[in-house]
Amino acid sequence: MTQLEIRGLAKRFGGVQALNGIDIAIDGDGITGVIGPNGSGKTTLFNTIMGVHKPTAGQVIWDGRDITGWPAYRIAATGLVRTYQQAMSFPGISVLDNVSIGFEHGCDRAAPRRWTSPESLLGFVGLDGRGDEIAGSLSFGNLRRLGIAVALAAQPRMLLLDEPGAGLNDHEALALRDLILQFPGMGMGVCLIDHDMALMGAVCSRFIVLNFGTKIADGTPADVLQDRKVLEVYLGEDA
Ligand SMILES: Nc1ncnc2c1ncn2[C@@H]1O[C@H](COP(=O)(O)OP(=O)(O)OP(=O)(O)O)[C@@H](O)[C@H]1O
Repeated sequence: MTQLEIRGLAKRFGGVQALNGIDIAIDGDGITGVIGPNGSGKTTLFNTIMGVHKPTAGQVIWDGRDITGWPAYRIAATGLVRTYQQAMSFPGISVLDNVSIGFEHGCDRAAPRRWTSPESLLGFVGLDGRGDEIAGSLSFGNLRRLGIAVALAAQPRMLLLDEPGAGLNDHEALALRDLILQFPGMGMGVCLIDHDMALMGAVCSRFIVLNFGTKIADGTPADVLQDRKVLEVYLGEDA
């Protein structure tokens, strides 16, 4: 069932048309990948859905409600939550406190709790025993895990992941893959952006391709990766 619907979404920054009338319907139980070359509008799509940018035109419908332009904290409280390319934790406080803040204050109160405590959530993302460490002292890979834990603390029903695999080593990328694959079974739809096509191919059942702010393909990974327009964008016109 469609849970998140984007209708004619457009965003212009001065002379740059970053999104050009995008229509997307996303079910609440799958993993959808958004791909496209640098600057094609992927992050702007997430930012405009989540109220970081006001759209120039169009609507964002979540669970049947028009949430266009709502602030991110208000959207998160309804169960639609995102992560950022840069880990957005509070670096000066402990790992546990970072997660506890979301656990106590940022969550969808109507949603069933998947974790009984912040500690059990840290264990789930692979940060067992690291709760007392200062967030800013974590390695890059563990900071990424913390970013996901903070998002999960809000008990999302849909998670938007912005380049969760960027900068991870092979071992960390595999752990991330295994983590993401668990989300649909926990009642969480996932929409993710990443340039790591091994990760995307392993987790996504659907690819949406953007180019210059326009959706140029939408379908199964196998179909999309054979699409002529997609091949042209990635490999050039001779493809
Ligand atoms: N805050 C902003 N102000 C002005 N222009 C912006 C802003 N954010 C994005 N843009 C422009 O909008 C276009 C789309 O950028 P966006 O970051 O959404 O692309 P992307 O597909 O996420 O790229 P990447 O894969 O490199 O992260 C680019 O031309 C970018 O320069």
